[in-house]
Amino acid sequence: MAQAIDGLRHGWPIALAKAGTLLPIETTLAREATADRLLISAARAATLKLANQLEAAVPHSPVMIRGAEPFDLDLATAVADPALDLKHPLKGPFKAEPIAWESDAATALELARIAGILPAFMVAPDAAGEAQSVSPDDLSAWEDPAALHIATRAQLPIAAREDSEIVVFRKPDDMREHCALIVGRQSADAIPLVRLHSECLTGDILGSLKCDCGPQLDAALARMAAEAENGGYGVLLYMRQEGRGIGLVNKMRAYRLQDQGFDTVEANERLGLPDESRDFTTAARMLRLLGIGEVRLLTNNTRKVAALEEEKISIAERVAHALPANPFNQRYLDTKRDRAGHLLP
Ligand SMILES: Nc1nc2c(ncn2[C@@H]2O[C@H](COP(=O)(O)OP(=O)(O)OP(=O)(O)O)[C@@H](O)[C@H]2O)c(=O)[nH]1
Ligand SMILES: [Zn+2]
Repeated sequence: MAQAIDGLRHGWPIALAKAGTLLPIETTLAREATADRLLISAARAATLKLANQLEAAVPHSPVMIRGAEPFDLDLATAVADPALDLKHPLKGPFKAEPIAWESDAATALELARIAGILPAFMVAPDAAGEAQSVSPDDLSAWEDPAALHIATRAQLPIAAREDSEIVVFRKPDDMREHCALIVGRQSADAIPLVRLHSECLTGDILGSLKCDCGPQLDAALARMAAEAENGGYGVLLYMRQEGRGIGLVNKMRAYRLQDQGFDTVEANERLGLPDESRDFTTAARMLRLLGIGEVRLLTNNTRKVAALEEEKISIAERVAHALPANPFNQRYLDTKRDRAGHLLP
């Protein structure tokens, strides 16, 4: 799995038992490759008016398309990348074809998401180079949070609270290192105030006004420090799942689409990516490894509450975590409330 993910970022093909060789259109090094068929997502196919309604109902499910002529890389790229839609109207005609290897196809699209590239492949291209074999079972094994363990921990005085500690987690096959920040002294007598915070480079580090992540992070640490002041403690789980799991490059592609008028959910759909692809079972595993089974969860997102409960973490209380809007994130917050079920004013 690790090699397949890495390979896709490098532009190397993958091979699945029934699907055969699949070449990642965005990154491929085989610039001369051509193929009769492409594998894309239903949402992308719907944008190109190629998916039937049933397929389009699950936006990131796989769809295979065939053109009148074989696809070269220019044409395949125009199909794959919605950024080119305005300046590169597609030639066509293309038609959707049934896929006899649905689970391989879904695995390939999921691998593209994990690698942070566009979910689009040439199917059985004529020239591809050596492919990395991978299977749906490899993906399930890779996703299993049981392999996550504590790699190390250290005292980390932070501005909000000096007696804080950082715990860093690792999984053998995964380069992403999640961490937990324990604010104040952990004790069995208190139910901690816990925040699951997903990485947002633009909001957390650069002070982006397009989302609420930066202010939420600061406010969470301040609230945890106040807990610690009163004998309790807080735990911030910093999850390396940028852009709700689509990665920084694809999140910025989504931002470009948002500038064209699409909301945050529609933008992900146009890219052929799920609007929510985070894995909250990993967060539950981190809490367990810290010896925490009950939490007061700081969130507006009911999916986080449900996901932790599903993993048998008790939620003693959901603590609302809404922060003032600004002109740049108002629409994003409205969309979270109206389309993603967040409990926001
Ligand atoms: N794909 C995508 N991701 C975004 C966008 N804006 C912010 N994000 C990501 O959304 C995630 C927000 O994570 P959280 O604040 O932990 O969670 P939440 O679902 O907003 O729920 P709360 O706990 O109520 O804050 C981060 O990974 C951001 O990078 C966007 O427009 N598109
Ligand atoms: Zn953000």
